[in-house]
Amino acid sequence: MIELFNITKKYGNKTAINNISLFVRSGEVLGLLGPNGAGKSTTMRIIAGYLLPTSGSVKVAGFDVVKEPVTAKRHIGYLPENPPLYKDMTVCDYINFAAELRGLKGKDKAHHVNRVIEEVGIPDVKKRLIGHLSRGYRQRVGLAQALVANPQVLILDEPTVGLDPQQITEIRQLIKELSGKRTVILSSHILPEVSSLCHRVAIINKGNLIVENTPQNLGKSLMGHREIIVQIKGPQDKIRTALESLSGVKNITVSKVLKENLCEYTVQSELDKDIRESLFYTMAEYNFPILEMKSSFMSLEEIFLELVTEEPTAASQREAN
Ligand SMILES: Nc1ncnc2c1ncn2[C@@H]1O[C@H](COP(=O)(O)OP(=O)(O)OP(=O)(O)O)[C@@H](O)[C@H]1O
Repeated sequence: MIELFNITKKYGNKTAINNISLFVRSGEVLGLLGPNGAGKSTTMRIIAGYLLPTSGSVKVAGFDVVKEPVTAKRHIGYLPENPPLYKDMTVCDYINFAAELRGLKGKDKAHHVNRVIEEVGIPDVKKRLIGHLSRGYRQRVGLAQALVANPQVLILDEPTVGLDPQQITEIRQLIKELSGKRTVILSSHILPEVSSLCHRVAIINKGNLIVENTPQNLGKSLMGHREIIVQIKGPQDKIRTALESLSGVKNITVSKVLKENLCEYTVQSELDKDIRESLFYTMAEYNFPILEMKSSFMSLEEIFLELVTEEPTAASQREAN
């Protein structure tokens, strides 16, 4: 649904995005994660057709955003980081205006305006001036203008920036509801936001795409092994021997002693070996009850730090000392 082929964007001599290729399938939510200045907004603007790439091409719903901008943009709803809201207009007038800009007229326009007002939850404030609304409601109005022509693709640049915690929760919930029917790409520098909303994550840093995968797979591949945390009742030494007998197990540590004869074990195994079933049957054979078992992944925060934090150079260390 969204296809980026080798996109590079230069501002003068500065390369803001360097040869990025990305694919977002229909119905998928992709999170673009990166620190300030990574190139997130530039990427979003290029996909939305608001900025031309220096090289490379972008397709949305099969249409080239540079060569067929009008058709491509019919499929795109874009919420910029600072949506241009006219504070002296009422919500209703503004959304009607946004609908007209997208070529909607007459009954069709009225239908879409009413639909989107319901969809983003703003019927109660539709007669109010935008300037009198809270930031959370203004963001909903921004979403409404992006959605008024019922696009298949939604591009959201830092959709929760500047909102208070309550508003953040509400807007995230709204994005979840909206994303069910659409393909969404959203940018954020907030890790829990990306992991809670997105199927896949693309981490960019200094204009380069560092990695792209599901949050779970990113964790697995970076850890270099699988990890299971399991609470087992029984004598520690015998449990350890039983765990060691499982094929693929690389390392066992007792991570917590919960009671006498009840410990939590962290069991590392080879990346391609899922030992959960054999662990279960082995413990059942020995009569050691498993009280809890879960897979452990690297948190997105750990992944992010691992990928975007650079090793300090000798020069920067000397400077710090
Ligand atoms: N119009 C411009 N002219 C020159 N340089 C620019 C321009 N817009 C962005 N840049 C530079 O390009 C790089 C990427 O900027 P971009 O706004 O895409 O990053 P970002 O990841 O969205 O950051 P933030 O989270 O701070 O918005 C930055 O170094 C920025 O200073």
